[in-house]
Amino acid sequence: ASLNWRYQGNNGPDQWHKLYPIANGNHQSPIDIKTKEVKKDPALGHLKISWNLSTCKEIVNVGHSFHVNFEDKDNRSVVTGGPLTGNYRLHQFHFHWGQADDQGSEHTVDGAKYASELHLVHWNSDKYSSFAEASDKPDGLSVIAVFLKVGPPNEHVQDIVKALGSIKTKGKKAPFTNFDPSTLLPGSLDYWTYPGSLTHPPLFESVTWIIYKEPITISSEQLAQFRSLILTNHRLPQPLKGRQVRT
Ligand SMILES: NS(=O)(=O)/N=C1/NCCO1
Ligand SMILES: [Zn+2]
Repeated sequence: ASLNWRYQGNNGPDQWHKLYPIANGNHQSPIDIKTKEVKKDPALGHLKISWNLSTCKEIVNVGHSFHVNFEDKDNRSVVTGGPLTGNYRLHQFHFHWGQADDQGSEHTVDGAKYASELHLVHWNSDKYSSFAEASDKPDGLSVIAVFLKVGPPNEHVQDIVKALGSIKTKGKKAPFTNFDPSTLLPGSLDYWTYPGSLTHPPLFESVTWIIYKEPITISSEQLAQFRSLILTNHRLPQPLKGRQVRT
């Protein structure tokens, strides 16, 4: 059911627990990453990313955000390694942003907010047969997050911004093909990882978060184009409840 939760006003984040009690759970996301408390784990290897641009399919206005959806009927676009066991298949990516450039990311670093945050959503295709089946399992999902700071226009984000004109209203979709999401990754592949949740309803605690330390850039004008679709769509940091962030 497309239950009516929102980011502002009456059904905003502080009310989500009424329909989704897990909102007050012990593994909620996002979190504030306190870098002094992060634990170095030598067992954590590099992430192995092999995304195939042939799997990029369409861009959709989902009301509270826009998604770039990927064909995920085979293992053409997968991530493995790092904290992950087995293959996780790329399902979609989307962004979060705020109503002004001084906020908008979901995760924060020592209390600092970035202007936006990219989420590349993957599901465990070794154990489950679809995103939907994997979405509420503890080892079901992995989301790769990249921070965006305000700076020069990002030529790859511009390809996405140009497509927003054709999905101005909720439910609208348009073809969006041959986009390579690896153009949105930073130079350094250092990351933080911790066990968490989806950051909006249904808020399932099924996500292995992998957050790159180095941000990429986005311009103020490109952010304004995001806002022309949806004003703001970021949840504030949630209690860590004893979880360990590793690097
Ligand atoms: N912001 S998030 O945690 O990636 N949330 C979702 N929900 C569906 C897919 O990703
Ligand atoms: Zn997200």
